[in-house]
Amino acid sequence: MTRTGANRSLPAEPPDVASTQAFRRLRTALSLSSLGRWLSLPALTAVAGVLTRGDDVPARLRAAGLVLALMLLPALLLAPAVGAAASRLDRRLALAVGDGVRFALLVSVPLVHNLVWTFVAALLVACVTPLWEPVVAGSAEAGDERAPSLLRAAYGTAPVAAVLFAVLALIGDAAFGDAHRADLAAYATAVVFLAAAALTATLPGGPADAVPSPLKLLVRGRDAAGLAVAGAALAAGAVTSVALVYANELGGGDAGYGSVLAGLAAGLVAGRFLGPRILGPFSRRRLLGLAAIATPLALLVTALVQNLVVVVVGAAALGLLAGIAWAAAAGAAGFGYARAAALVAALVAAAATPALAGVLGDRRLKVGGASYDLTGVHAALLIVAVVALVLGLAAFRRVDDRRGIPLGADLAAALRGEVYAPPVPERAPAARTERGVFVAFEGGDGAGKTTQARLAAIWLRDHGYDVVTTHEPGATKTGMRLRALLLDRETTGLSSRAETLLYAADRADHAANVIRPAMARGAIVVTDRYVDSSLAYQGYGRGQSVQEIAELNGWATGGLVPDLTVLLELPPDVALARITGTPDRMEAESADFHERVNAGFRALAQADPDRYLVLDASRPQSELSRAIQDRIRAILPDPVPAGTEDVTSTFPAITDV
Ligand SMILES: Nc1ncnc2c1ncn2[C@@H]1O[C@H](COP(=O)(O)OP(=O)(O)OP(=O)(O)O)[C@@H](O)[C@H]1O
Ligand SMILES: Cc1cn([C@H]2C[C@H](O)[C@@H](COP(=O)(O)O)O2)c(=O)[nH]c1=O
Repeated sequence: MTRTGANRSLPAEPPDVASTQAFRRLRTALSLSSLGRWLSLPALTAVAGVLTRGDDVPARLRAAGLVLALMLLPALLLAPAVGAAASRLDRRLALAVGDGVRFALLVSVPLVHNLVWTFVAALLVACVTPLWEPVVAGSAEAGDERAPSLLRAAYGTAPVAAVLFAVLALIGDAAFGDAHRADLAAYATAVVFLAAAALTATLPGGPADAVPSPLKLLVRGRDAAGLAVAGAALAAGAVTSVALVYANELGGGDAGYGSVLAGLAAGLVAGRFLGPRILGPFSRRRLLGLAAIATPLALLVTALVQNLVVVVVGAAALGLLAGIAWAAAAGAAGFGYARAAALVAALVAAAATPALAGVLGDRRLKVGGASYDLTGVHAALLIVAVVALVLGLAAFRRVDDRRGIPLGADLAAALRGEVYAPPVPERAPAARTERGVFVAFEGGDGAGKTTQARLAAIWLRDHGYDVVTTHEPGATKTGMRLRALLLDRETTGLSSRAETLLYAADRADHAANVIRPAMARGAIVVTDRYVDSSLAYQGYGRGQSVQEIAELNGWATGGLVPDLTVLLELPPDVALARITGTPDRMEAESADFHERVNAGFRALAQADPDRYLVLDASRPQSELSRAIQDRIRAILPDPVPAGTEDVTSTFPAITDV
């Protein structure tokens, strides 16, 4: 993922008092500038609405849609050019001048009172937005700890702006009459930009940063998460583009338009910042797919029920779901990528929905005895909802990483704060002909398996046993090649089924060439991972059928099941923090994935308690070794009581039986 210079420069400052104060000033300046940015959309749309108030509905729709499209366009197409031009300037100067120019533009719009100038001003106002991009998107991409605070400043102001606009529209209508009812909102927006410029001028200087091209991010990122967020953004963009005319048709006036935007923006912000937290451990990708399907359904309600209150509530629900989709997509595929996909879709919606509404026109439908007025706006929203629904359904199939796991049970478990683990299939071990003992160590990455497997082997060898230590994947020549393939991060796009088969192929080779021969001669085999890793990672983690993976591996190993499986349990964040070096392909999986893997191991252990020794892997290594030794001792063919060992300091070797 592209990281801009700002990602590194701004957040990396030491958290001393001076930089904390500078950061607060920057955040306040960003809040003001964002407030102006969000306020300028309804303000300029409302001016365009006033200037086209004598025209027919299609012309009014086109004007409102064009303002929205012009305000989205620069962020998508002109961002790198604006960034490059600004990089020759000082950052403080570029931002302060930018907001100063926006002040002048917003003052000029009511004074000039001309539709074409309103469009030009909308485009120029939006051209300044990319200057703030490295501060907001850059911090989010870099995972900077201050990013949530900056994101809240940038997007949390959207509902405030919409409510403020609704109030200004009410006052403007009462005080200035029909021809100038939108002027007050434009002047108020200008004042906000002036305040932002004044505050920005006090920020520390420094070189302005490059702005990554959203289109490049989109092409490079290519992930089904983009499709999901695009469907949701299409629905949100469609409502926004027709909201002014729609609210006026429903008798709400400009204040009604402000209320629809306030509902939408409040929902978006709530969904973006709170949504994923509500369902805690629920898979983010599954959540993304669900939100992508539910958002167009909210649009359907908004389009069908012709009542302003329902439209405001519908817009809020739509915003909430779209916000959840955005947050989940940003988590899955990166902030810049999700934002670029949303921008493209919103731009398409802004251009297409008003045009479609104009072409379709109003008609009266007769269903039985009842009649229903289907305006062009309703028909266009319905068509967009259907298109977005198709995108959502297609995206769900691709992003869902819990396929085969029932949705209801998965949701119910998430509401209880748990990860749903499907029931473990019965596995009857095949009759064994080998004489040795087979011990497996299992657990998440970094839990301490290798360490404990090694200590157990040393202890057993110290006592005279023939011990073979081994591991998966990669214990054989072929296995080493498979391991390289499986864990290399360059291995992209590997399907889950292929992954399962490759691990099973490694295991078949491992069982046939290492484990079984060693056991045939009576050795104790200690393996670092075995079948349960596939059940946990590919089954519970990837969401494939645990039953089918158990059957596949039963076939691959000839039904060879360990005599004892030691499960080392540790929360993934703690376990992964123990690992040094670059994470491999599996370690680099999401936190959700590792949570599901851990839940899977737990479910496997609960289903077969006699075979498992489950240990809290946060305990000291020596304590864990002792507990493991006690349990291994009990399954050795000729066990002796621990007390005997303590007295004699010796341990009998296994002899041929
Ligand atoms: N009980 C423990 N407490 C603290 N640190 C531990 C403990 N056991 C192992 N470690 C440390 O954690 C790191 C990971 O341990 P280890 O390699 O044994 O884990 P692992 O489960 O085999 O990891 P992987 O799945 O990546 O192979 C090592 O640096 C090790 O020294
Ligand atoms: C056997 C097996 C392993 N995995 C995963 C688990 C780990 O992330 C890696 C192996 O790395 P390690 O450092 O050797 O522990 O592969 C899996 O997904 N499925 C399996 O069957």
